[in-house]
Amino acid sequence: MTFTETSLPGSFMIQPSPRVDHRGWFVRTFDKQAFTQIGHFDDWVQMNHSMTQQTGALRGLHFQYPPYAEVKLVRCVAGCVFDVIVDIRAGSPTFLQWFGTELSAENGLMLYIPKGFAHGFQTLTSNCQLLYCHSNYYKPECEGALRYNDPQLVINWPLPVTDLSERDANHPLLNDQFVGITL
Ligand SMILES: Cc1cn([C@H]2C[C@H](O)[C@@H](COP(=O)(O)OP(=O)(O)O[C@H]3O[C@@H](C)C(=O)[C@@H](O)[C@H]3O)O2)c(=O)[nH]c1=O
Repeated sequence: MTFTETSLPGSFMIQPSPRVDHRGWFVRTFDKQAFTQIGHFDDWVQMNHSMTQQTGALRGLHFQYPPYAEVKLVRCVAGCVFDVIVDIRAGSPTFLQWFGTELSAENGLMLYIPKGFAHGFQTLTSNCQLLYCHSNYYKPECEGALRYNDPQLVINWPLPVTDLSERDANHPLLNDQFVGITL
């Protein structure tokens, strides 16, 4: 697998290397030893899988506050999504900058999202499925979120938004009080 750091230090695009034969392919999507080269030493404690029906639907931008801040490894296993992360690490030189990339079942790319990032995605096809590994447990009391269309972020979502949860539509906008997460 090949690790490429994004414009937001600590986050990586990961291109697994499928072994192809007459039957199809086999691919390793996580290797504890290989991941140490990007500074990953946590264990995964949860795996989640979501399906999103409509093209243009959006989920995010979500994170958890310490002590439940978490690393996520995201992979699209059906369809294609525009996946976005936002750096919310207090004092980071790239604080509140975002990075986006297409993840699809076809390109097989994965995104490694360290602690201190918000994450969301917009579907570019119908019936998209995402698989996540998480380094921490789901703690609703520790959930935080940014508004997908926050004017301070100016995220270039590729499509008009066709579906959004009520919760995601109503996250508070950023203000001077938000100084990010101290890990
Ligand atoms: C995230 C999560 C949700 N749930 C429940 C809460 C709710 O009833 C239902 C759907 O939750 P949500 O609306 O938060 O699902 P969703 O909007 O898909 O949340 C996900 O969004 C993307 C962008 C992420 O980065 C993920 O980590 C996760 O936050 O599932 C869990 O039981 N465990 C979990 O880990």
